[in-house]
Amino acid sequence: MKITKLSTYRVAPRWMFLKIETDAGICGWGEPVIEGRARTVEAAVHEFSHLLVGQDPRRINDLWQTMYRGGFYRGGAILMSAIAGIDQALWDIKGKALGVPVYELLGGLVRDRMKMYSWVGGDRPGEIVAGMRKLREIGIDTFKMNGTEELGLIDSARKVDAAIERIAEIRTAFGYEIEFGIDFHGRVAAPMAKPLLRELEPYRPLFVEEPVLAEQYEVYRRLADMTSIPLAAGERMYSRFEFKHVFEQGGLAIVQPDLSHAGGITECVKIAAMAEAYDVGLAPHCPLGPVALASCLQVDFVSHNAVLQEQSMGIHYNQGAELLDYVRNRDDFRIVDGYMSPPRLPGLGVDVDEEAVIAASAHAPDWHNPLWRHADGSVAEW
Ligand SMILES: O=C(O)C(=O)C[C@@H](O)[C@H](O)CO
Ligand SMILES: [Mg+2]
Repeated sequence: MKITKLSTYRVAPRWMFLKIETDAGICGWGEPVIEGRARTVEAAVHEFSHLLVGQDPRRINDLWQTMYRGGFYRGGAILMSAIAGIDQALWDIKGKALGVPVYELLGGLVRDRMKMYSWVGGDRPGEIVAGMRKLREIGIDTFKMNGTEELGLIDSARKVDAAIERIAEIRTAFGYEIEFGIDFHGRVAAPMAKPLLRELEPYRPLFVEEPVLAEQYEVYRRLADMTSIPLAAGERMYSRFEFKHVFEQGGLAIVQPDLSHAGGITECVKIAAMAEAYDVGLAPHCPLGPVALASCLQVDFVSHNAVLQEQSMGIHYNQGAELLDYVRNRDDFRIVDGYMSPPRLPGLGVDVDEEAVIAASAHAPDWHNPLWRHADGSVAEW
C-alpha cells in the first residue's frame, strides 16, 4: 500500500481536516490544527508530504520518526500539530485496512466506557450555574470553566474574591452532586496562583488547569506543595521531551496532552504510559472536532490512567459549526450517563461526511482568539 495524496480542509468553527489517500482506495482522516494558526499548520502538513507520498502508510512508527527527526529542527506547536494530524490519519488507514478500531492495535480495551466532561460559561466565566443545570438534564455531571477574566501579574483581592464567589455559587447550587475543573487558562501568573488556590481549597474542585503558563512549568511543584487541589496541564506541551520535565520534578496530578497538538496517537500513548509510571492521570485536552476527539478516545481506551475526557459539544468556541456537523455516525458519539462508549468502526471510528467538509471548506473562517489588554493597555493573557 502507498500514500498517494494529502488534502487539507479548513472549516468552521476553527478546525482543519486532513485526508490521506492510498493506492488501495483506503483513506484516513486526521485533524491537524493549532487554534488560530490553521493556515500555518496547513503549510507544515504539506511541507511533510514529500516524506509521505509513495511511502507505506502502515509504517507509522518510521514515518513518525522521519517527520520528527528528519528535518533537524523539531517540536513546538506547529510541527507537532502537523505530525499529530498526519499520525491520526495513518492510524485511521491502518485500522481500516485491518478492519479493527485503532485501540485493538494498541492492546485492546482497558475500560468499557470513558468519563466525559463539558465546558460551561464562556471566555469570561458567566452563567455557570445555569449552564450546568442545562447540561445535567442530558446526564452530564462533570464540567470545566474558566477561573478568571484578565488578571494582572499582581492583582486585587477583589478579583480573587470575584473568582471564588463564582465557585462558591456552584457548591451552593449543587453541593457535591457534580464535579468541576477550573481552567486558569494561563491567565494567572505565579504570584496570583497561590492566593487563588488557597481560597479555592474549601470548594474542592476536581482540578485546576494550567495554574500557570506551561513555560513556567517549574512552578507546578511549588504550587502542588501548598495545595491539595490536583493540578493539571498539558495542552501547550507538545512531546514526551517536554512532558518528561514535569514528570521528573512532580507537581501535576493530571496531564492533558492534546491529540491534535502533541504528535498524535503514537506520541500521546507514550506520554500516557510515562504518566502512569508517576501515578499521574491522563485527561486529553480536546476543544476541537470529531477526529481529534476520536483520537483521544482511542488513547483513553488503552490507557489505565485515563481519568477524564474533554469534548467540545456546546463549547463557546464552536460558532458556525458543532462537534458532529461533519460526522455521519453521530450516534457513536452519544454521551450516556456522562460516559462515551468505545469507538465502534474500524480505524479512528469517525465516518467523515466528506461532502459536508468540502462544502464548509469553501468558506472557512480565519478564527483567531481575541486579543485582551489590561486596564493599563498592556497585553493580557487570554
Ligand atoms: O479546552 C481548554 O482547556 C482550553 O484551554 C481551550 C483552549 O485550548 C482554546 O482551544 C485555545 O484556542
Ligand atoms: Mg485549558
